[in-house]
Amino acid sequence: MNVIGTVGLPGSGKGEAASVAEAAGIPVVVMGDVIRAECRRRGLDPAQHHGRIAGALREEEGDDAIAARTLPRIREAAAESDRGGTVLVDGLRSTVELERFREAFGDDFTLVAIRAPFEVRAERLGERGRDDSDSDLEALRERDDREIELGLGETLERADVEIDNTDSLAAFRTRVREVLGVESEAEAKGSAPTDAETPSAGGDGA
Ligand SMILES: Nc1ncnc2c1ncn2[C@@H]1O[C@H](COP(=O)(O)OP(=O)(O)OP(=O)(O)O)[C@@H](O)[C@H]1O
Repeated sequence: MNVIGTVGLPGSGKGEAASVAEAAGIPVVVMGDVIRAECRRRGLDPAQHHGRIAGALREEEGDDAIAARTLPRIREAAAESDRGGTVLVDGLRSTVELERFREAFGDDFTLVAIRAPFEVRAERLGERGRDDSDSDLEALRERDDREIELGLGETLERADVEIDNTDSLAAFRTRVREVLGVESEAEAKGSAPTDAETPSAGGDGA
């Protein structure tokens, strides 16, 4: 088993790293999915209640609740992984979670910190779909502060591997593949979609 966890501030590139893994056939386990599943179990809309339910789980089951609930998903994914049991875990937030994974997987767990400066992240998140840049900056600052307060800053400090995502997306993807142990771009791409059997629009013949 080879479990690779990612940690990074909002907009640092965790989602992009997960896409690179998926494209290479490495299963991705998103820790937030555990919270979304619990929202649904309680009959709540994850879009509205995600934060509250994450807090409730930690209170009811301990600070490592989300990591603990993610463990079986990681083991299942590793068993199904064609890539030598490699799995990417997206979204560690605290040192308690890190310790839970280290305890469960020992040396088979690697924590990867993804870093990009505030201004770069703000710009990228802005490009992801918002318009009002001043309130965006303020909102990002608040998100950063909240995450750091919950322990993300310390978790970043304790990573085994650093990835700097200040440069181009191509450079970042190459570095992620390196860390994942995926060699070439062609290999990472897997099967490209084909449009072999596109149904005819019925316009031929006149
Ligand atoms: N090196 C890069 N160059 C240009 N754009 C990038 C680069 N890295 C990431 N991006 C883009 O920046 C945005 C934020 O990246 P991504 O969604 O991967 O961050 P994240 O860490 O998952 O953020 P969040 O925690 O907010 O979900 C995305 O639109 C992504 O495509």
